[in-house]
Order: sequence, then C-alpha cells, then structure tokens
Amino acid sequence: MPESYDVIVLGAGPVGENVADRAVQGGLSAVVVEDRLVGGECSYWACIPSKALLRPGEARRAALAVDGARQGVTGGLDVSAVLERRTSFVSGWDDAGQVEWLESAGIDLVRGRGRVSGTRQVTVTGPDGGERVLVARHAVAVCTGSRPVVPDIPGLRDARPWTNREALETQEVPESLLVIGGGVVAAELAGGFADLGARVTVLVRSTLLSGYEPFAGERVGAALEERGVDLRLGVSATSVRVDGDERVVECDDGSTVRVSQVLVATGREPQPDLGLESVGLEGGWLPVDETLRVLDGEGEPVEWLYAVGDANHRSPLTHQGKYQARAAGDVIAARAHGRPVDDGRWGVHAATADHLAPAQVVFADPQVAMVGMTAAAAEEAGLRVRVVDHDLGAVSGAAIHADGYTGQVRMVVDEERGVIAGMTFVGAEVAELLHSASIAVVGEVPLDRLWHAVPAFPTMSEVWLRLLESYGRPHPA
Ligand SMILES: Cc1cc2nc3c(=O)[nH]c(=O)nc-3n(C[C@H](O)[C@H](O)[C@H](O)COP(=O)(O)OP(=O)(O)OC[C@H]3O[C@@H](n4cnc5c(N)ncnc54)[C@H](O)[C@@H]3O)c2cc1C
Ligand SMILES: NC(=O)c1ccc[n+]([C@@H]2O[C@H](COP(=O)([O-])OP(=O)(O)OC[C@H]3O[C@@H](n4cnc5c(N)ncnc54)[C@H](O)[C@@H]3O)[C@@H](O)[C@H]2O)c1
Repeated sequence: MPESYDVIVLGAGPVGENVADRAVQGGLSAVVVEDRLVGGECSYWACIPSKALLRPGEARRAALAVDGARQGVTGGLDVSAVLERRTSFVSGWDDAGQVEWLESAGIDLVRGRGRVSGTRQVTVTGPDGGERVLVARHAVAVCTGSRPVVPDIPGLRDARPWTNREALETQEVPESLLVIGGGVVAAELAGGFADLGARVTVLVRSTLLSGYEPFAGERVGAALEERGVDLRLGVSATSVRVDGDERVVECDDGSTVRVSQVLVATGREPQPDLGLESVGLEGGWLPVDETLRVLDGEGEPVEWLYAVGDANHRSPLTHQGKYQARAAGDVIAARAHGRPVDDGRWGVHAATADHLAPAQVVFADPQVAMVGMTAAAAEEAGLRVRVVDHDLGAVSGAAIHADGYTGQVRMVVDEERGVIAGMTFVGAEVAELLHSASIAVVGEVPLDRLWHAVPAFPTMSEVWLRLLESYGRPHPA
C-alpha cells in the first residue's frame, strides 16, 4: 500500500531539511527520502569539512601577521590535529545527530534512493533493494543537490582522481597534489592542502575565480603563489596516466606534471535517474518559477513539483538553497491551505535574492566576499553603473588587524536608482563584513542614507565611509 504524506522531499541535504521543516511548521506532514547521510553533501563532503580544514592555516597566518603575536608562533600546523578537528565537525560521517533533529522537527525519514514515478508519487529503493511507494497529497520537492563532474580527459578516470568527497574524507595528506579547475573548490582546497604540507600545482584553463571581480582571482592567485602553490593559468590537462604510485599529467602547454594525487574541481552536475520522464519532464538542472515550482517544456509551472537548492542551479550555495527552501516550504503550505501566495519581487514566497543579491564567500586566504552583481554583470544587465574601489589596507581598522594588511573593496552603484547593485570585498577575514552589504543591496538603501550608517572606529567597516567619500556626498537642491 502506498504511504501518504502532504509533502515528499527527495534529498535530506540542508535544503531538503529546510523545505520539510517549513512545511511541517505550516501544518503539513512531511517525509524526506535520503540515500546517503541526512545533512547532505554540505555537512559531510563540502562546506563544513572544507571550512574546518582551512581554518587552522588561516588562524596561524593571522597570528603570524601581527608583530608580537608572531613571536609566539614557533611551529607549523599539527596535521593530524587538523584532520581530527575536521572529522569532529562531520561527526565521523555519522548522521545520528541530524536524524534526531528530523525526529524532533516531526519529519519522517525514509532511507534509500528515490525517484519520481508518477504524478505526486515517489518510489524509493531501500538499502535492501526493496521498494516503497510514497504518495504526496500536495507536493513533491526535488532537493537532490548535485554531484562532482569528472571531465572527459583521457586516462583521468582510470587514475581514480579525488573529487571534493575523497579530498575532504582523507586521513592523510598526499605528498603532491594536482588540482584541475579554477573555481571556488580549487581556490579553497589548493591553499588548504598547501597549508597541510602538500606540494600543490593548479591547472586553470582560463582565469582563477572567473565569475568574480577580476581583482579577486588576481589577489587569491598571488597569495597562493606566495604560499608555494604552482599556479598555471590558461593551461589544461590533456591526458593522465598512472606510473606506480604517481599520476603523470600531460598539459596542453607541453609540460608534464608528476604528482601523488589529482583533485578534480571542475564544477557540478545534476543527480541522474530522478524518474522525471515518468511525468513528461527531462532531467538535468530543473528550471523553476520564482516560487520554486518546476517549469515544464512549455515554461508552465507543474503545480505539485518543486526543485530547490543545487537541483535548480539558480544559485548553488547552501545559504541560497536554504533561503529558497524557506520560500518553498512556506508556499507549499500556503497553497495547501488555500492562503494567498506572495510571489512578486521580494515577496514572502519568492526567491528574489537569487537574482539580485546572492551572497557568497570564497574561504581562500585572502577571503573573497561578494553580494549582488559584479560590475561586468551589472553592465551586461543594462544598468548604468559607476564603480568605486577602495584599498582596504588603507583603513585604520585593517592596519591594526594585521601588519601590512592588503585588500580591496568594490562598490557597484546603480546610477539610475542611487543604490548599490553589488559589492565585493577581498582581504583577510572579510567574510563577516559581507552582511552589511547584503542589507544595503536587499534593502535598496539609497546611497545618501548610507552616510547616516556610521562605522565604528577603528574597524574595517570604515571602508564604507571611504567608498561614500569617493562617490561624493549629494548636495541638497
Ligand atoms: C567542496 C565544496 C565546498 C563547498 N562549500 C560551500 C560553502 O562554504 N558555503 C556554501 O554556501 N556552499 C558551499 N558549497 C556548495 C554546497 O555544498 C551546496 O550548494 C549545497 O550542499 C546544496 O545543498 P542541497 O541540499 O541542495 O544539496 P546536497 O547538499 O547535495 O544534498 C542533497 C542530498 O540529496 C541526496 N540525494 C540525491 N539524490 C537522491 C535520490 N535520488 N534519492 C534520495 N536522496 C538523494 C544526496 O545524498 C544528498 O544528501 C560547497 C560545495 C563543495 C563541493
Ligand atoms: N565557499 C563557498 O561558498 C563554496 C566553496 C566551494 C564550492 N562552492 C560551490 O560549489 C560548486 C562547485 O565548485 P567548483 O569549484 O567545483 O565549480 P565552479 O563552477 O566554481 O568552477 C569550476 C572550474 O572548473 C573549470 N573547468 C570546468 N570544466 C573543466 C575542464 N573540463 N577542464 C578544466 N577546467 C574545467 C572552470 O573553468 C572553473 O574554473 C560551485 O557552485 C561553488 O560555488 C561554494
């Protein structure tokens, strides 16, 4: 007999958990289906272990950058302690704590691989191979995340390269590591493994962090090189072969790199085999409307089917996915109870910030923190843009924070409306500055009002004042 719930959520990553939680808080019953660990990629193989692994190196460098503290740093990182701390943050890859949370939130869990098998219907293949059929009274939410892409480079698969999963599960540090890719994973993990003592080479086929303001990749790249990373821009791997314990990688600039391990950091792809053809849809990244309902081939929303988080590829970041999840869970409940739906720009049930104010932090060292649009993206979107830059190192708060602090901040102003369209901060420990910018962008705070938001002295936030001074104070008419 099929089991019935108001809402079925496929995938218990951070996004699926939040869709289910909001639906339950909205008075509905919910079940999540999970075939690995409750908590998803983010908790066990991505955000959490990577940040836990990166922080000790960053903390050590922070102490080394302050005269007086520097003298107290007498050794290097304790690699096994760093790995152990990482393992504690993922609870030894055991999801008992997260399962307990699901129970406390009133959400049922079915273990196994789920697929859509008809309208409002999901079939789950359990760990024992048995099948269960679940039926949803109101909605099915596909929150199945993404998986790493392994590019089609001859010999690469046979060399059994690391993806983020193996890299973040590792119990030992390879003697040498070749990273393929120039995005966020590459920028973060190249530095992380260099801190742990690996000899790291990075092959970037274009530029580092190409979706960000150009100075972000330049500053992160220069810092990686200072830490001994061999960063090769505009270079691609053409073949890989195994030679004893080594991987031999041939590159398109004629060079050969011999390493003990290869890490692919070349992006993500959607989960396969989600059964969507059973309801006339194609697989792949799932396009959605502003309330996260999947769009069919005609661009019309499928009334009962939602795709949230990485699965829709709007803004593949945990916090943006959880933001979507709050909107999706709430709108599913609103529709189920026949309550009004608020799906206009910045509406309660619309994930507007995905387009206008996605926030991101690259936890490289220096960090890159960005919200909204880059200058190039704003121009491409047809905005009349003015760009204001400031040297973050010239602010008193930064000089006190670290000797010789270097950093840069860019404010992208939408001149038509006199508001900020995007901000990027690059520098040590700038992540916590970002939310001020997110509030300015989402609140569409006029620049002349920002003069009344007074940054405390001497903090790095004084860069806001410097940016406003460079932009110019308005004169009353
Ligand atoms: C190395 C790395 C570091 C990252 N660091 C950050 C960071 O610092 N900050 C940040 O915001 N983002 C970060 N990200 C991105 C972040 O991990 C994702 O955006 C986030 O995990 C998306 O959450 P999700 O719930 O959509 O998907 P996931 O976390 O991928 O969860 C999906 C879940 O669905 C399950 N599943 C899939 N298919 C099925 C099925 N058919 N049946 C049952 N279950 C299924 C999976 O097992 C998984 O548990 C990082 C990514 C990587 C690779
Ligand atoms: N701090 C964070 O928020 C954080 C950290 C890590 C990852 N993430 C997210 O996880 C996702 C995955 O990150 P990622 O770095 O793997 O992807 P990405 O899309 O950020 O970068 C992929 C990189 O691989 C390169 N590439 C793609 N195919 C290639 C090929 N065949 N050969 C050589 N290079 C190739 C691209 O040019 C790009 O430089 C992203 O959405 C990212 O935002 C977020």
